[in-house]
Amino acid sequence: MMFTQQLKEEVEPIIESIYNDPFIQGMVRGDLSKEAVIHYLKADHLYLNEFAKIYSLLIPKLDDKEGIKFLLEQIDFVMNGEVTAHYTLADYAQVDYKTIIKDGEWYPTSDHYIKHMYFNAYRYSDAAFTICAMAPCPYVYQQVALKMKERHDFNGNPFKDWVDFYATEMKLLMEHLDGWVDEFAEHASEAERAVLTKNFKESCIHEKRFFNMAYTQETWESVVE
Ligand SMILES: Cc1ncc(CN)c(N)n1
Repeated sequence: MMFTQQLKEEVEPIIESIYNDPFIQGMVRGDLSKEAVIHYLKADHLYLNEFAKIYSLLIPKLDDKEGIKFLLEQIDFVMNGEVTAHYTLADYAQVDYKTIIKDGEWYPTSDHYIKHMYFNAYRYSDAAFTICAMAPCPYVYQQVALKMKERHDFNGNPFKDWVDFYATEMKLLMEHLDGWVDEFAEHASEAERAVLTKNFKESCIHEKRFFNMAYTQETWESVVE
């Protein structure tokens, strides 16, 4: 079995639990609180900006021209393409998107997640370590969206476009990310493979916490209350 396939099987229970968490279930019912959506957008706008910058840190770690070109396209996609999914959420919240993101915020959970990725980008010279920390970003959303679509009819649901976007748009990216990780894993030591696994799993857990952060309206003050 390919290394990334093994990783994906190991995190399946985490993804199922994200699907069952209140943020996603609120989307399934179409009654997620507008406050949760706004909180999510404030954090996610900043998260995606940093995510794009982390792609740029991978460029010096790659040798193949095609790979570098793909990363540059992904920077554009994160900065300009994924905003489509954000607009769907802002429309639901009935607040102007630019107004929401004007005061974006780093909450404890989103702050921790992004620093997990930066740490790996600066700590390890091979891109695979950072990619394992980044891959749950597209992978978790793709899998959650596929579960949503398989289990429910989204016609008439205000989140339909969000679900369709993540169910379809992550495929090519996952193929590239899996390819890089599998290639490195083939000749990696046991200790290195353990770090790759840990990074991937931790980011899946960060994804779960990110949705819950928005649902519970987390702030720096609320975590010490
Ligand atoms: C936190 C987070 N994780 C994943 C995605 C989907 N790229 C996102 N927009 N935000």
